[in-house]
Amino acid sequence: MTVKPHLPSTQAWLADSWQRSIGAGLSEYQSSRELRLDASELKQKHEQYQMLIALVQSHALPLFNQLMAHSNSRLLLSDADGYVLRHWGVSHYSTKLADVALDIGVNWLEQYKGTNAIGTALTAKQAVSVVGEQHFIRQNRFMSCTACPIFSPQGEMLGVIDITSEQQRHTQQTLMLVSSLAQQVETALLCHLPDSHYRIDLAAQPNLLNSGWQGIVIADRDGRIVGCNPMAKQLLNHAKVGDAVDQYLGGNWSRTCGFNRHLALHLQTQALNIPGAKRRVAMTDKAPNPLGVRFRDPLLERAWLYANKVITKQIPLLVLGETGVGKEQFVKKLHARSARRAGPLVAVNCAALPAELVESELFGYQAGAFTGANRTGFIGKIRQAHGGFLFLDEIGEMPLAAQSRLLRVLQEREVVPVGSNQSFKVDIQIIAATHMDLEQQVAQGLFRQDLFYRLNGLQVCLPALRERQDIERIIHKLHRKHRIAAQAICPELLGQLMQHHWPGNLRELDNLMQVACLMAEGDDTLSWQHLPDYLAAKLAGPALEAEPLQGEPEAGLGQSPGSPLLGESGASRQRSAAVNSDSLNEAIYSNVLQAYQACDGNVSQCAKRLGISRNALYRKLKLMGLKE
Ligand SMILES: Nc1ncnc2c1ncn2[C@@H]1O[C@H](COP(=O)(O)OP(=O)(O)OP(=O)(O)O)[C@@H](O)[C@H]1O
Repeated sequence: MTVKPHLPSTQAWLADSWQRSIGAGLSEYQSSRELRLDASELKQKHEQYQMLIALVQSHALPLFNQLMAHSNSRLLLSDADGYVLRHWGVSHYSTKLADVALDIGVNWLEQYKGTNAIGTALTAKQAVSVVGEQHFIRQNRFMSCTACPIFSPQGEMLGVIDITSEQQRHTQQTLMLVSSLAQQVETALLCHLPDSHYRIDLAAQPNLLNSGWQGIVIADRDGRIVGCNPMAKQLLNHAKVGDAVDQYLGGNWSRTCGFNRHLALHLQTQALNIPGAKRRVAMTDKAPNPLGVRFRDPLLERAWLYANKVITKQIPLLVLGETGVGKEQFVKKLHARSARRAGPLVAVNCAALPAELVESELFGYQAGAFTGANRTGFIGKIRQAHGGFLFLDEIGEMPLAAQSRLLRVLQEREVVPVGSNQSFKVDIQIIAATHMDLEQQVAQGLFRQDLFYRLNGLQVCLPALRERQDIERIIHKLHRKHRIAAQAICPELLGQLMQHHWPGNLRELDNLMQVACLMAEGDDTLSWQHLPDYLAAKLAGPALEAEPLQGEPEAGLGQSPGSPLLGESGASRQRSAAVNSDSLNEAIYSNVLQAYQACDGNVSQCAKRLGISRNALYRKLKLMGLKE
C-alpha cells in the first residue's frame, strides 16, 4: 500500500519541492538514492573548484567557526550539480552525517534525496531552511539544514553553501547567517576578477559601509568597472561592466584611497593587493591570435613568435634581457594573448622570497601549520596560478638555498600545502625572467644547473632599447603617453634620444619623457630646454659610464653603466667610464638610503619615489645590506 505524503502547505517553495520529490518517484519511507563520485571524479571536482573551496575556507569558515563550532553543526559546500565538495565542523558529528550519506562526493539533488536544503536551494535558486519534518525522506528528518546558492560575478550559479545541524533547530537567524556567508564568498569572487585593481564600497549611510549590505564596485587600473554586486547596481542606477566609474562617482573616488563622498553616497576606496589578481573564474574557449600582435623590431618579433610556440605546450620559458627592457610587460602580453588568458598570471618576486618561506609561499599552508601562519591558511602561489601562468621574476637573484626548494616544487606538478596531507594537481605554465646571465651564474656556482635546465625550456632575449630598430617609434609613443596636449619633438632632441645608450632601457626613457613633458606643458615643441639639467647633461655630454654596484644598471638612480647581459651585441657597445665610480656609487647609496628612510622602509613607496621598479630597489637594498 502506498501512503500519500502529507504535503506541507505553509510555504509554496516547500510544497513545490515535495511535489518534485514525488514526481521523481521517491517515497518518504524509503532510504534515499545514492549517487556518489568515485575517487578520481572527486579529485577532478576538487581541482575544478579549488578556488571556490579556498574562498569558502577563508571567507565563510571563520564566521561559521565563531558562531556554530560548538553546536554539532557542519558547514558544507556543494557544486552546482549537487555534489558535496567539502565539509567542515566538529569531527564527532561527521559519522552520523555519513550514515545519511551527507558525505563528500555524494549528490544531494532533490531527485536523489527529496526535499533537502542543498538540492532545494539549487532548484529554487534561493536560500532555504529545511528543518526536521520538512525533509521529504523520513530518514533525513533528524537534521536542520539551511543552504544558500553562491553566484559568480557573471550570475552563474557555482554551488551552495549549507549549514547542517543535528539538534539545533534552524531559525530565521540561521537563514540570515548562511545568506551572509554566501555573500562573503561572492564578494571575494568579485575581488578576484581579472584586472581587479580598486574596490569601492558605497552606501547611503557611513555606518553601512562595512555592514555587509553595502554596494561594492570593482574597477580596473583605468577606472573601468570590472564587476559589481547587486546593491551597487541598485545604488548606481544599473552600472554596467565596462562603464567608467567616474560616470557614476565623479572624478575623486580614486584620488586618495580612503573615505570620500559623492552626492548622497558615502564611498570607501581601497587598492586591491591580490598577488596575481587575475584569477580564473571560467576558462574561455578560443585564444586570440598571437600573430595579431606586431612588433617593428625583428629581434622582438622573433622572441614573441618563439615564446608563443612554447607556451601552448607547457614548456618552461625563460625571458632574458637587461633591466627595464620590458620583460614583465612582455610576459603580461603573452598571457593576455594566450589560451590561458582567462586564468591567472601570478608573479613571484624570487629576489624577495626568503629561503625559509619558499614552500609556504609557493605550496601554501593549512591554518595553524606553523607559528606565525595566517589563521585561515594560504592557498599558495602555485595553486593560485592553476589554469594560468606562474611568473618567476628575478629568478637569477634567488638565494641558492631557496633554489633547491624551488626545484622540488617545479619537479612535482602536485602541491601538498605545508601542514596538510592532501595533494592538489596543478596545471600551470611556468615563465621565469632575469636580467642576469644565468649561464655565467651557473658557471660561478651561484645558480643551480639543474634548476637552470628545468626553467630553460626555451630562452628568448629581449633586445636593449639602443638595439631596437623601432626606437624612434617608441620615443614618439612614450611622448604621446606623457604629453599634456598636442606637441612635436624638436629634431635635435629626437636625434640625441635615438643615439643615447639607454642603460635603463624603456623604464629610463619612460621616466625621462614623463619629466620632460611636465616641463614642456603649454609649449608646441619638446626640446632641450625642457630637460632637467642632469638629464640634458646625460644626453648631450660624454656618456656617464660608471661601474655599476654589481655589474648591474638601474634607471632613475643617476648612474649610467653598460650592459651586463649575455655578452650580446649590446655589451660590445659599452663605452668607457667617464666618472669616478666610487663617488657615483656613494651618491647612489646615499640617495637610496635617504629615500628608504623617508618612506619608513616601505619598498613600494620608496621605489616610486626613486622612479625605479620594486625589483630594482630590492636588489639595491640587498647590496646595501638593508634586505636579506
Ligand atoms: N612596450 C613598452 N612600451 C613602452 N614602455 C614600456 C614597454 N614595456 C615596458 N615599458 C616601460 O618600461 C618599464 C619597465 O618594464 P618592465 O618592468 O616590464 O621591465 P623589466 O625588463 O621586467 O625590468 P626589470 O628587469 O628591472 O624587472 C615599464 O614600467 C614601462 O614604463
